[in-house]
Amino acid sequence: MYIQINHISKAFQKEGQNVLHDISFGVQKGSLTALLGPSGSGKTTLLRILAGLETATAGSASIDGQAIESVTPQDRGIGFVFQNYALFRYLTVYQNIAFGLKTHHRPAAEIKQRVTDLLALTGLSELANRYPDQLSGGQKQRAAFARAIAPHPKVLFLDEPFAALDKQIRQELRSWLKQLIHHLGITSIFVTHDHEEAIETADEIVVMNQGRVQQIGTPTEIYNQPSCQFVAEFIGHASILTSPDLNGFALPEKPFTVQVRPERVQIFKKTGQPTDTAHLTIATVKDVIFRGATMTVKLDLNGQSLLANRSALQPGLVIGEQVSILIEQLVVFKHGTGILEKNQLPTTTPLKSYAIN
Ligand SMILES: Nc1ncnc2c1ncn2[C@@H]1O[C@H](COP(=O)(O)OP(=O)(O)OP(=O)(O)O)[C@@H](O)[C@H]1O
Repeated sequence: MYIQINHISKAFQKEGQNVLHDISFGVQKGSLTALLGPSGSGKTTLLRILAGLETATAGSASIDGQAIESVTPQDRGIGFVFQNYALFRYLTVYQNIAFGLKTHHRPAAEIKQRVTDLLALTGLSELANRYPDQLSGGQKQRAAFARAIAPHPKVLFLDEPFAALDKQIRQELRSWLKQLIHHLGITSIFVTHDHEEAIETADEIVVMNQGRVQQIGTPTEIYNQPSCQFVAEFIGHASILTSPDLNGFALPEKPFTVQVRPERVQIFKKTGQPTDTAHLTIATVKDVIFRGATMTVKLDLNGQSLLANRSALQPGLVIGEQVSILIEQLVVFKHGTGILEKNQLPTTTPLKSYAIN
């Protein structure tokens, strides 16, 4: 692994409580990894330890085979991008990007070429002579990115890089950054508390809570197969139900918990539709929220709330109406671990044939 973290723990004061507990994982060369977790889960502390800005109480880490403590911070080859841009206010975009190269005493011609290339790569050529105050948030963040990668760092660390931007710019910048990082092949770790951001951007996600790693996996794995209840509740929109009676599944003995994604719930109006009681469950419509192309339907299932997505093109639902629901799949939690279960529909009854109303 290009970045390897072995059993890192951290307490800020002597005999103080650990804010990181025995963290171990690896990051592959050229990949983009998200450290995802709620506020206070230890993401920034871990990133600062890797950058040499903080020391671990126990454990070790290496970048490209070199133990981080064996190299001085300025020789580690780390680029950093922060949430608040941290551009130098009294330097132009050009001078900001050139800054790291100058401190590395690179020849003037090389600096000029590199900055010109990076201005083009980040779409800032026209703005080279502007000062940070004369840029939009997205432009500032692109300049910060160019400045961080200018000295050819081995790794790039980004701490909440999109947090100060509004939603649309954030989304644009995410896919821009993802493409650019893959194009450049620079191994990167970014910190975020936004699950959508991690899912859309990262190759691999490390989910953290209270200083511990909860799950490591690709966005698809983390989304579809949460390994513990914390991940099930933290990642994406889902309903968490306690010991529900659901047809179509071999559920364990009560008590247990299930996580159901709203896109895995199909709703059938009962009129004219024979109810398959082996695989469908009865529920009551509590609310219908119009969201444009889709609707979010809040269902009551024996006193528990279940969310379902429904296309706005499907027949409307009335509040209080009884419906049949088909849950295609869910994750069952018993004794702390999660298991993905599919509805036991006979293979001769493809899901599509249910999806007609
Ligand atoms: N210098 C410090 N001294 C003492 N405690 C600290 C220090 N820095 C961080 N902490 C504590 O360590 C824990 C983890 O903080 P950290 O900033 O790493 O979390 P985070 O997941 O990055 O949170 P956020 O998303 O809010 O930035 C918190 O409880 C925080 O109060």
